[in-house]
Amino acid sequence: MAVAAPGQLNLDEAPSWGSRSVDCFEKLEQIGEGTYGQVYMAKETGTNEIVALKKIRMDNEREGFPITAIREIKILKKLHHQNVIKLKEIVTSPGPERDEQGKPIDGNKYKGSIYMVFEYMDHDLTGLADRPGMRFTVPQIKCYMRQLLTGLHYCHVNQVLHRDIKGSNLLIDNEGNLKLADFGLARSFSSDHNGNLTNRVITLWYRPPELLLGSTKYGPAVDMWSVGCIFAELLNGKPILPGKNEPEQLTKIFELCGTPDDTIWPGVTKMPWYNNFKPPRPLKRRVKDFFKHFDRHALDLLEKMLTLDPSQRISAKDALDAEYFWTDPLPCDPKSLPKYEASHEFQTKKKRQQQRQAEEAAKRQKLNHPPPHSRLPPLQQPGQAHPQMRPGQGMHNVPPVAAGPGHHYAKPRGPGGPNRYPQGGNQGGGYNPNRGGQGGGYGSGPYPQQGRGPPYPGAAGPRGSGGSGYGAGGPNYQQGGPYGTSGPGRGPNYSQGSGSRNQQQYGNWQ
Ligand SMILES: Nc1ncnc2c1ncn2[C@@H]1O[C@H](COP(=O)(O)OP(=O)(O)OP(=O)(O)O)[C@@H](O)[C@H]1O
Repeated sequence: MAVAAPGQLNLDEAPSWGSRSVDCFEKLEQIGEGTYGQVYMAKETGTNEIVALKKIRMDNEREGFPITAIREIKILKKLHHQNVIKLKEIVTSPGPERDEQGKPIDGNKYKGSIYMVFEYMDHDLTGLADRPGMRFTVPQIKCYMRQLLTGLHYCHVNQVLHRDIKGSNLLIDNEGNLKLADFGLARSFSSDHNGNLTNRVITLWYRPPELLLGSTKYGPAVDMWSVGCIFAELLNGKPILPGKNEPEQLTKIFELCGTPDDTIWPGVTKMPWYNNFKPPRPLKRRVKDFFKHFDRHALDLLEKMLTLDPSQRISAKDALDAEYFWTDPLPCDPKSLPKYEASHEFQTKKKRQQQRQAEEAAKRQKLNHPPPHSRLPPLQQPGQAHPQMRPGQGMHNVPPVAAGPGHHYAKPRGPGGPNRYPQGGNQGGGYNPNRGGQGGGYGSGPYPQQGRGPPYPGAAGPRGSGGSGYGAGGPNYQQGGPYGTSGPGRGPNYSQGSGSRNQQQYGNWQ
């Protein structure tokens, strides 16, 4: 199928979109559960190609076809870049929606479902980072960051704001390619920034100060703040600004980046919510103190990304030219990266939950059926005095048990949470459920040439040579089995017939 020039509508593709049935695909397993529907790994039965199918949730009849899906389809149809997820087609399922038991769901009687078909990606960044013992190397972090910035630069030049940059929306395949996904909150912008935009976008931990202070006129700098948070998270091993709510998010930002005034951020005191959130006393910027273990070039780039004033924040293009990407160890060639068993946030969360449940069940079992004593205690004889017990001393001389959870898991982050975050460092849910926003036309533009060529080292690559990842662990290469040994992957190993385990588990498409 012909591919249109960047930014142009692919008219060759248009007539077939939406004309095929979802029955052309065999459902393999669920890999994601988003605000707007489930995501499944599936196989196209004719070609055996593995794809990802995102079901568009149509629960709310009154609102009709969801605006987020319209926006995502509209924008993705026009973006064609190696670091942006490819939307291949839209497919439909006829007839009423049915539940897991096959009964039609009330209120959806006459509706079929609509699915977006994407190229399949083996991991999302959050799922990958949460693999037990996972440690990214410096060349690997540089490689991911470089691809993230390249994809985002392409979006920004084509006047698209992503507005939900976070780990679970950065997809990675086993060739080491990183692609931006989930354009449900994306929208086009014009460089004159005249219209008012909603400020209730971007997941809270990655939301920039201008949105938290009520700005409705903003641009690509909002995505660059999120990129700064991801960058620091990759180097730090845990999220850097895990606020529980909007005021706490701003407080955390000010504790790290200092309190803004009109000198460092002209006009900040006039922002809609500045007075509501003004901290009681001025705080100094402490990015360098907080992250003094980062290397000098990483810290320099991070400072520029986490600049409070959006007009002074570094752009994606300038970030790609930063010394960080041009000094040793250089970003590695994506292809030189190790292949990991598939890891999506949805699955890593589920596995952790199952493990936790199994541990709790084992604990309960132990309490209900304590192991038999090898020696029975002597029976109290009538008339025998009770042994003396000092205050605080139990019958079995067990030391007092500290209050708190009996297991060792870290507190979940938002809806479930990664266990790579040390206890205490994690502040509970920060997920912003207020996804919404506005529609809007799409402005296209040419994809710019990079000034410098790819800074890859030689073919030998720095795999294993660029120093181990940050944090306590050693190099990550040995962790996780090689691709294909125990996890799902592309290829013909999904060619079971219609009675496969996954089919039985998930039933047919609805
Ligand atoms: N093309 C794909 N290949 C593999 N996995 C995918 C793909 N697209 C999405 N996923 C998985 O599904 C998850 C949810 O997808 P997506 O973010 O697009 O849905 P959403 O409903 O918008 O979710 P959210 O509410 O979390 O933003 C992703 O984090 C990822 O793990």
